Amino acid sequence: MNPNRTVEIGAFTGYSLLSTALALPKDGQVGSSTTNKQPEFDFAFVDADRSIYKNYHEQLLKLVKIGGIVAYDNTLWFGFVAKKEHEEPEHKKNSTMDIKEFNKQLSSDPRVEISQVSIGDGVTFCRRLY
Ligand SMILES: C[S@@+](CC[C@H](N)C(=O)[O-])C[C@H]1O[C@@H](n2cnc3c(N)ncnc32)[C@H](O)[C@@H]1O
Repeated sequence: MNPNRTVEIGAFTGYSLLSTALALPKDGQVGSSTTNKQPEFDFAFVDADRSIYKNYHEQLLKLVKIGGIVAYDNTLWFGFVAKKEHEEPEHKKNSTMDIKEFNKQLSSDPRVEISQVSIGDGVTFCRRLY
């Protein structure tokens, strides 16, 4: 996809931000949610507040160009999205519900083509179609 302009929501240590930056061309630009005011991006990586992933999604579909990618981290949520309710610890339950709901929303969103990859804690790539 040859990304040039990217943004990350939830940069924290900058580890994943740096990984993205290393994949950019020399004139590429990368920013975090707090630093970047560019109007259009080729790629966005979201690793922040899971309870509002749906809000990030709506905003990023306006900011990422058609054909661009939005990647969401933690969409398998330690595998709890596929487990029975009694199998998960109490402190994970709210996030499990949030992620399950978000995954359902993405799977029926006609504006994106999605691919969920089972690396790490699960990453879902969404390509904006229109
Ligand atoms: C799991 S960490 C991200 C780790 C990061 N990808 C890295 O490589 O270090 C989540 C980050 O999201 C931030 N965060 C939480 N809620 C947020 C929000 N509503 N808006 C923006 N960032 C948020 C947290 O402060 C934290 O820095």
